[in-house]
Amino acid sequence: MNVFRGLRAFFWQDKGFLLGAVLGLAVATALGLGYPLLLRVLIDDMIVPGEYAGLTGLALLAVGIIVLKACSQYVHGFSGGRLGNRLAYRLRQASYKKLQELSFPFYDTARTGDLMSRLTADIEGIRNFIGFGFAQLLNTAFLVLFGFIMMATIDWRLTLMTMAIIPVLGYIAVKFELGIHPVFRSIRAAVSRLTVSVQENIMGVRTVKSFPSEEHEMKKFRSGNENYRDNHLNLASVWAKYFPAIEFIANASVVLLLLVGGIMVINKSLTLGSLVSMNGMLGMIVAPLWNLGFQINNYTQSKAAGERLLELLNKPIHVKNNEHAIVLEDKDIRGHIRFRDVSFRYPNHEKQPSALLGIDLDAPPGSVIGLLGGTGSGKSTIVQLLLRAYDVGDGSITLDGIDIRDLDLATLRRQSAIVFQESFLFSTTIRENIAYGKADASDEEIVRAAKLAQAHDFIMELPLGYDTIVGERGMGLSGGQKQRIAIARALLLQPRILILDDSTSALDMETEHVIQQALREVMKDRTTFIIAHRISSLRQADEILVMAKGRVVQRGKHEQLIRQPGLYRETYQTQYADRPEESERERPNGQERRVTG
Ligand SMILES: Nc1ncnc2c1ncn2[C@@H]1O[C@H](COP(=O)(O)OP(=O)(O)OP(=O)(O)O)[C@@H](O)[C@H]1O
Repeated sequence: MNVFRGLRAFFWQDKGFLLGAVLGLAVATALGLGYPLLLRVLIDDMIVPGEYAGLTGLALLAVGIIVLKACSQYVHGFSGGRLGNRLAYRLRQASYKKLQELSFPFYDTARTGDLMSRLTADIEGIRNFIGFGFAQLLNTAFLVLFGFIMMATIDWRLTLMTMAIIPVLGYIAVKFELGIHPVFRSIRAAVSRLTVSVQENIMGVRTVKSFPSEEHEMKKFRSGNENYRDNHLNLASVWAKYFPAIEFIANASVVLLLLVGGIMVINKSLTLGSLVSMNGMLGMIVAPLWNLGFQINNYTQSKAAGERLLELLNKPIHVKNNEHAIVLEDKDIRGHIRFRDVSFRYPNHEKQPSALLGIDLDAPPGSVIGLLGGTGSGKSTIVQLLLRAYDVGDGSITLDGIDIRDLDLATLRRQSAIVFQESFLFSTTIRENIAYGKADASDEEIVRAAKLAQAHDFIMELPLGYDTIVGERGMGLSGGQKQRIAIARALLLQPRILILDDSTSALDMETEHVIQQALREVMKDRTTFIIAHRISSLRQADEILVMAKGRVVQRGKHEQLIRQPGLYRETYQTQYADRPEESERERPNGQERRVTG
């Protein structure tokens, strides 16, 4: 029950509905037990003595019971429905909110399909049990209790004899619960693995088809599917043993009642009406006991679902505001970034070498910092730390002199806009995609940002212009077009700090150059970080950091760096190998020239 205690915050505020669901069912059950009593009166007091005077009254009483029972059932259904659905709504909201709060270390290892199944199937399992299953389980207990009391008032010895079977049924039910719980856990895990396979297959369909790996994917899916099937077969064999056992025992108690009760009626120590009435009551008690397995099944499923959901809801948030986080007005932020002796190792990757080691960097407002280096050298990590996707290991990062760990996260991130190499577009219009970080942006602002990002012209060529819906993950647009929309999205924010993480890689040099010219105007007095593999993207930077294995191995301006032996010059020479005249012109204090592709 710990799981349900953990979920209490989500349903306890609706305890009125919980009470309604439980009481409604309890009253309906108690009234249902009234029928056999009426039957007893009918047989013993009317049919046997031939006294039919009270028959109309009895019939009216039966109608009254039926009406009341129907009303109670309505209260149960209404309250259970309200309770379950309101609980499910709250759980969905809380889980989604948690997904917004969880930081990058969580998403580094999270699997989309698994999260999807927690937010859908698991919540459904909990809704079913807390809305209805719980009341039904309690109802079974009520039935046994009320039925026992009523039967005992008729003949307690016969009652004890027949009801002695109940503990045996309870024992089997508990054994069943213990056996079935791990099976359900495995089934849930298998469902989640299958969902992950399907989801990854759809997301990566281009890779799958172009390699062509359909057979391999089928093999992977088959093993997950087999695992799912085997778990269900396992479940079926637990069920198969349970049903005959429970049916045998339940029927044995009826046989015992008829045998002993029959003898008692013949001996006149029990009236016929009492035996019929007790038989009716026993039938009513035994019927839900057969279902006890289903109810326990419902309970275990929802317990397993609750465990998985609570696991998500209780996940630690690695990066969050500290208690006295400093909130700054946008206008008070200048955008002066400093890294002091920053080292960092990715969480959960303790065995890997540090991603960054002893990084120092000073980026005054308005400066452009370039980052160049081989793949995996730590460039993206620098900007991830700057946005506090992760907290630094050693050293510190400051914004306008304030350690970013002391800054309010929203203050920091609102003033920093990043464009990634892989641009993510939402399934909505281009207009909304550009205005993603600033929902109240005017059309003029959106168009201006798109023009600066060199996106306006191609957008106007689309059939619906800015109202064109870009499909899931922006399919239908080229990589360069998507990048330009992502750049426009960042520029619209007019951030103090702009980060371009290899975000012009899909553009031709001409377009890239035009965008950079535009950026220089927009980013005056703002701070820009440009990560690039192309020297042409960095030559205007105020300082270029050349990275290797998490360290800065060279730093300076383009003109200084091409004169020094080292990685930068090697990269430069490689990239301009087919244009010796370009590199020649660079060397002697010559005017810089843009290289167009
Ligand atoms: N989320 C992560 N979890 C664990 N390790 C990571 C993660 N992201 C990057 N790394 C590791 O950190 C190191 C630096 O990676 P980073 O992404 O900063 O390199 P990069 O210079 O930006 O590379 P690229 O040019 O290929 O984008 C690499 O060894 C990489 O494997």
